[in-house]
Amino acid sequence: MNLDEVRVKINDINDKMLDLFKQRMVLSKDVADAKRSMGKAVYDAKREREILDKVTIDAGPEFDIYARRFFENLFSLSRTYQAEQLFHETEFSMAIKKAVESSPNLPPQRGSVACAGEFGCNTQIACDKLLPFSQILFVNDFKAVFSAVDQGLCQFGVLPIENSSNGSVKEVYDLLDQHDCYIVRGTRLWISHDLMAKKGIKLEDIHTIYSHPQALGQCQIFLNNLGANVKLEPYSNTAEAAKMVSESDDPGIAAVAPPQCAELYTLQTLAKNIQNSDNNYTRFICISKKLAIYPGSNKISIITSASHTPGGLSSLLTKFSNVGINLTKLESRPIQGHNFEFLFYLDLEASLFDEKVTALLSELHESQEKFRLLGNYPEN
Ligand SMILES: C=C(O[C@@H]1C=C(C(=O)O)C=C[C@H]1O)C(=O)O
Repeated sequence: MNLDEVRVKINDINDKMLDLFKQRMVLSKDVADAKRSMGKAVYDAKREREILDKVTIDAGPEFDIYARRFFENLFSLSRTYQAEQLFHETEFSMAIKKAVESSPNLPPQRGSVACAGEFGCNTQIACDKLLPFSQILFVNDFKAVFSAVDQGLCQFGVLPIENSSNGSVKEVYDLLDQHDCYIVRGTRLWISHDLMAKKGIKLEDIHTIYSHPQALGQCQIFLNNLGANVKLEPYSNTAEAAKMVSESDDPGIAAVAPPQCAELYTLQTLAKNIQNSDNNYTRFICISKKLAIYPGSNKISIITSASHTPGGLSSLLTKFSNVGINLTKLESRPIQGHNFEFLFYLDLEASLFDEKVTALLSELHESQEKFRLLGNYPEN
């Protein structure tokens, strides 16, 4: 048989399979209706297992794995369709509806906000962009930001979550799981770093440079070129390092900090834009104790578990591709007290104003061992 002849046969099979697929989906809807009247869940693990075991044997050794995977994918599509058909008000969907209805049309511009750091740090710039008329409370670390929001000391908290060259801020991911807070806004900032010291000091006079480890990491090439005689010391925050340099009696120390810190702390800039790459962006999130979903919310963040079996993560991801949702982030963090078991953090390009998305997340909320909506928010 030549290529054209084989393709004619394949096309013929495709037509038959499509027809059978449609018939199967219609029956799947009938099953969904029956389940609705019986108050049963969509997923029936026993039934799926029976079919999988049967097709594995019937397919024979040459195709058994392929046949099994083929049916697993078919079940996933069938379940997505059933969940859509069965969609009904759940505790989860009602909480979403309530959040949408009670959120104002525009995100807030003012409020009290907790930020980790000191005046002039990048988080403050992010905060000014997100909430231009807010009152900022500077606290010591990320944990204190979550505590301030959790305990109602501040309405909001602004935190870095991911950098384009240094990756995820893992501590913030873990804190998101540990606290009952929601992401209500997001923004992206271009980050640049300058080297600054006391006035009248030259680059050759510097023996130690202080900054946050993320900033030292982002400027590694420039800093390493200064030679082995210059020590690099981690500090709690970039702006705090600049402040410390200005208050210190030691003239031979410098800080890597955002450009505005030179003026704020009466320092002089010894070198500008010393970051390894100009493609240096950080994503910041704004957290709140209350779930708020503003119109134009285009990003969803969730935490979920996947079954610890072959294909567990893949079947979770298939649920999103089944309804055409693009994933912009997948982060895994170890579950404390479990050996090599992970929680997955996902960012989705989607909105809970779309009923299909609410149906899918409601289904995940019911079917996954762990599921938490972190927020549906605008990011710009
Ligand atoms: C169709 C059903 O619902 C789900 C989908 C299945 C399928 O597509 O074959 C099987 C079991 C269920 O998880 C059913 O229960 O029969």
